[in-house]
Amino acid sequence: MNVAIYQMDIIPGDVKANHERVRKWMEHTVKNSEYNMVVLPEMWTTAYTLPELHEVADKEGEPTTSFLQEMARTYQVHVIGGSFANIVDGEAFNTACVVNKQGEVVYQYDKIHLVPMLDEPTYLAGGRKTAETFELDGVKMGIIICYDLRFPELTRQLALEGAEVLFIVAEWPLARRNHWMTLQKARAIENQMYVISSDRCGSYNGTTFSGTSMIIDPIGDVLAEGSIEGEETVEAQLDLSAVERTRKNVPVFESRMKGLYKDL
Ligand SMILES: NC(=O)CCC(=O)C(=O)O
Repeated sequence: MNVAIYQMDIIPGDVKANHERVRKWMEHTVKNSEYNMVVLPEMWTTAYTLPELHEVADKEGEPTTSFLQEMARTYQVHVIGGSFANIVDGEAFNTACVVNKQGEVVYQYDKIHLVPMLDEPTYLAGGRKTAETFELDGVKMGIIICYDLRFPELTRQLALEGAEVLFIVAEWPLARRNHWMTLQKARAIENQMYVISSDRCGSYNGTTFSGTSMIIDPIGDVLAEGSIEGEETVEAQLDLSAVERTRKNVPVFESRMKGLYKDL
């Protein structure tokens, strides 16, 4: 499985212009490549233009869902479509969307942990359903959004449901880059799964973001890592047999003491 992450900068509040940036990247980087899967960051259509979201965001998933479907079909890749601001019944959600290479939406998830440090709870509604696994090419995977990374129980739940790959889409501030990198490695190691993250780069409204999109294998080794500054493609090839091998060598899931944990 060959993965390419688009560590992109985002034009604030301009959905059309950001679609065009992604289209250009697909045309230059993904067309005629060996990639099976591409990954975009969090809120990549608007950035955190929170006070304007009701004017600029998608309505009922459009136009971004159709755009992602077009990209998947045209370039014959699975698209982990990051997340985008999405108004449904008057409420704005931070919605992740996964489209397979046939152009079918296989999974959607509204971010459940809204981040107080970026003022999300003032402007967005939290998702009302927990994250679930989805399948691409017969492999179970999960996706979480940025601040969700701080809640290990969410990723553990996905791993217990069989996820072998975790995607994290983010706009993670540079000020907490140490947390970003350490928590991703922890999630990979404790759940013995691949972790693939796409974080935006650049700055908006006084916040500079971390970049540092990562691909980490199930023993916690970093296979690829983006820089802090600047747009780039971060890529790696995944050997999915490493998940089973790792879980056999260090049988964490068999050693769990299910009856001895409190339901916190
Ligand atoms: N976009 C986010 O959820 C940012 C999360 C963050 O800043 C943090 O967890 O720290």
